[in-house]
Amino acid sequence: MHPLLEQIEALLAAPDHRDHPLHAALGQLYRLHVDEQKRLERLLNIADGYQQFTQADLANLKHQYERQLNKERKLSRISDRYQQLMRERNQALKTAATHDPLTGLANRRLMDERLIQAGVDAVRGGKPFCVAMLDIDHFKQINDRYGHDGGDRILVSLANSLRDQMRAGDLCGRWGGEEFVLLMQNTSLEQAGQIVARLIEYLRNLTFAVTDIPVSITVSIGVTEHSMVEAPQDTVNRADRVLMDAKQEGRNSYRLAG
Ligand SMILES: Nc1nc2c(ncn2[C@@H]2O[C@H](COP(=O)(O)OP(=O)(O)OP(=O)(O)O)[C@@H](O)[C@H]2O)c(=O)[nH]1
Repeated sequence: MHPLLEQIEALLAAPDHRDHPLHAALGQLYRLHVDEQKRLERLLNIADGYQQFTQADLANLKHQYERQLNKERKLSRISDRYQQLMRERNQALKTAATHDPLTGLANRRLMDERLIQAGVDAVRGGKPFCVAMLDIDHFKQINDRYGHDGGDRILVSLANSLRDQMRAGDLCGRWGGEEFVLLMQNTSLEQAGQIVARLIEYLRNLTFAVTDIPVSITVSIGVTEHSMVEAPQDTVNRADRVLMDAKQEGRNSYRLAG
């Protein structure tokens, strides 16, 4: 106890001062002080308890917040991976819709689109383009001799050779079966003739590895130039007709249609 309070208590208890005019007032003041002191202590106790409670609450909230944050980070990582997967799926679907699965070349659908576009560009820019239809000679015999898988291997190797041999800007697609289409933009019939002549010569000297057997093939090609007044499909049909001529006239050669 504070010394002053001890002194006041002693004064209030002393019989000598009981009749003093300030005795009653001092007594009241003393009790008032003691009450206030107790009230203050109670309040301090409550405040301490509240502070402890708040700290515990805060720690709990922080823990919950971190858990939530971790969950969201995890979700965001999953969502990134999912989006990446969807992008890859979309790309794969797009490629599957426009490319031949065996050779990876443009398929007929994409070639049709490119031919239509080439027709529009030719009319707009006044630049000619040529179409060549290429067909492997006696491919049925190759399949019969080396099996369907062997035939497939030759189709893939031929597609790679065509890709390598064509100029940048030319487009090569698989039209179906053992038939390929070449789109040569800004190219006259004369230039196209030179290109396919070189190609036939190149393929004639090439051997394809089917298992461990080197196999040679020959091809026949029909080439024609697009005319401004026709639809690209008519150009393709004409190239196909002269391809048939090349086949009938002995194969392993090309024919031009003006
Ligand atoms: N391995 C394989 N063979 C195919 C594929 N598509 C078509 N063929 C085969 O290609 C052959 C084409 O035969 P034909 O149309 O008679 O023509 P060809 O034997 O090449 O004879 P010409 O064209 O007259 O020189 C058939 O035996 C088809 O089965 C393919 O994706 N893979």
